[in-house]
Amino acid sequence: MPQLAFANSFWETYDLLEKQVKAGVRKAMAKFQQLSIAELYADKGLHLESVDKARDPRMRTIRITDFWRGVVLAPDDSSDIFLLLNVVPHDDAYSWAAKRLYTVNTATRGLEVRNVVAIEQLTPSLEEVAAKAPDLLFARHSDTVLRELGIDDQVLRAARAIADQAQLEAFAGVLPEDQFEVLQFLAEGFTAEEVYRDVVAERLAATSGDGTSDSLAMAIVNTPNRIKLVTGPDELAEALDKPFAAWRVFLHRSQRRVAYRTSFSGPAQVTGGPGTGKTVVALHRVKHLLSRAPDTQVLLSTYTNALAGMLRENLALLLEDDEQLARVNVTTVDAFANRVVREATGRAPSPIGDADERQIWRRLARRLDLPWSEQFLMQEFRHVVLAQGVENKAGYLRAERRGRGSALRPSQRELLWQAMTAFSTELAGRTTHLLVCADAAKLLSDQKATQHRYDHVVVDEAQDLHPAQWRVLRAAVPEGPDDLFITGDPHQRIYDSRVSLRALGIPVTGRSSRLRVNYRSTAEILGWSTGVMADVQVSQLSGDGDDSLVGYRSLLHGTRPHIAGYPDENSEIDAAAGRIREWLGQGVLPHEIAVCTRFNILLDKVRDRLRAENIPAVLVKDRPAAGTEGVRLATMHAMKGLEFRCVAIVGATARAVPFAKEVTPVEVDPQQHASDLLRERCLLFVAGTRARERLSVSWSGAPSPFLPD
Ligand SMILES: Nc1ncnc2c1ncn2[C@@H]1O[C@H](COP(=O)(O)OP(=O)(O)OP(=O)(O)O)[C@@H](O)[C@H]1O
Repeated sequence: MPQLAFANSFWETYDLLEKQVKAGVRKAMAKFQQLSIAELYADKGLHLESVDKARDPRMRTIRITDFWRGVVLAPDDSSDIFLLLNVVPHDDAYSWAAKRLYTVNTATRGLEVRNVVAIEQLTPSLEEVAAKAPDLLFARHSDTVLRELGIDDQVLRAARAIADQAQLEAFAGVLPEDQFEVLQFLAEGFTAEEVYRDVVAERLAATSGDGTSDSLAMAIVNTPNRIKLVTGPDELAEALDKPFAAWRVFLHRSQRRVAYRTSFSGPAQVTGGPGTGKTVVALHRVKHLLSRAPDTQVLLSTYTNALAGMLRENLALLLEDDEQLARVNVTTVDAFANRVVREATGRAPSPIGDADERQIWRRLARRLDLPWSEQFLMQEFRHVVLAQGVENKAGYLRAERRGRGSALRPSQRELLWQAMTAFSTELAGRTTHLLVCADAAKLLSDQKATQHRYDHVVVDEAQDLHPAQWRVLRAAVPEGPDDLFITGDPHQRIYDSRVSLRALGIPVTGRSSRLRVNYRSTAEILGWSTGVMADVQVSQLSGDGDDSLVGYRSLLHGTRPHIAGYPDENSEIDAAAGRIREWLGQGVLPHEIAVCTRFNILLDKVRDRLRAENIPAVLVKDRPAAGTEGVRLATMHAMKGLEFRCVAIVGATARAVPFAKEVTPVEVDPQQHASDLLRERCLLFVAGTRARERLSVSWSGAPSPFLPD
């Protein structure tokens, strides 16, 4: 009996196929598990036939329905694995198949595909331009070095004609995958040795053959990051039935390397720009940790309830059974802390929100006639008192005020401490989320809440956690190997938290890795979004210097973001509604579109406008179920962690981003001023990077100074 494998090119479109076509795929695939190779070729219903003028002689098509055909790579050696490459409308199937050539990479031994016709067309015209170009992109690497990295003759000729990164990007989706990745890394300035170590050696480590066999089957087995081999009817049924997303199977090697590393000797950290699959890695790490022992308990934390809900759904898809799922607590840190305190004390804390807290500080400033604003007092409480767990006056008088740019005399500190104690009195039995965290951390450390201790803690969206929240997580797991696994992106810090993991007893040095490939957005959307963050410095979570987006890239291409200013708000909302109509007209579903603003007021106006046009719209903060029809409306803060095919950022004006009220005046505290401005900039970055295919950014009047040129 032959075996069956599926390439990622198939999974990318499988979910979008209509039911009846999917049923056809299932029926056709079942035959590959029931018939011998000779019977397959003879089967009338399957109609397995070769492709006229195919560049790859192994290319075949099969009948899926009257209008759809599957494209299959059939073994022409003695091996027996058939590889399903794509399911395409009848008329397109032959041209799709004819242009593509599958080869085995000489260095990584993985199976790669190229659009051989496109390379032949692109290369000569580039060579003409290259003859006159002053510099060529790969001039400093010899042919020998490039060949050692797996570059073959055809790709070498193309590479020698490439003058800059834009020309290289034109080959995305055209050049063989591993070779293209090698060239991208080299183009970004990585040395040949680094590329060999991070790309070739990593890939080789995942191969199982001894390198002596060149069979198609061996190449398929050696390409686990792009090809899924299905071994039996049950596995086939499950793969085709469960709503499939590529992230469940095809981890990039940089993702797999950390997610499935047997063990880390202590806390480990994964960083990376938006859309690089940090959440995906966190989920796979949970799977790995659960599979190590039958009774392992894992705490998986994220920032908002909405994100916790999404993590739970995705984990259910990834894990093998409900028993595993029951061993994971997916929650936010605040909800976890609340539960710890509730169960240990028998009383449920009900924390006040930021607005109420601010009001208390305002009252105190007036009552005690303090020379500081409510904002300053609240920040001093959060960034010094709560951040360092200061409990008494002596502690406050000697506390370091790192990150606070206003020096305080001892007498001023005395006065401030009075305000801090008055704050507790003003709370009058009420509390704040961070105070609940401080209580929970203490209960956990004092062994008074042992039922809330876990074997492992996995933290997603780590960049926005406050030190008091980190203490809860630190105390929820005993120190040791694989205690904490942390994913986050300092460039997406949109709340006012600053941490040094090292200072919190969570050292990640030597156990940090970075993801660089963005799976979500097109290169055009990334280009615009990273422009927002150009030339700004962002500190790492670990407390060890600055984070960087070097090497961050997307393999996808699409249209450029639509960026436009309007004379007034009404005409801007008109234009946004027009853009949404255009996207809907192109077949995008309402829930695949998001509109995002800095403030709720403008969001409401957009909602009214859409509803007046009979376009359904729902607020993300109302947590609509995944299938609810309606364009999603969210503030920039509420967009954290989400993604949509199309995103319209409306109201990117100079008055809204940055929002002056949220920015400490420079004369009050220059460091806080800079950090507030950075946070506002990050908000725009987060908003832009939620878009997968289309991004539109608009404003009325003066544009935000953070918009890239
Ligand atoms: N190996 C993969 N193969 C296919 N798709 C992937 C892979 N890894 C991630 N993705 C997809 O890329 C998108 C972004 O992934 P994810 O949300 O994990 O990124 P992230 O780094 O956590 O993003 P952000 O920081 O912006 O929230 C998701 O749609 C995810 O399914």
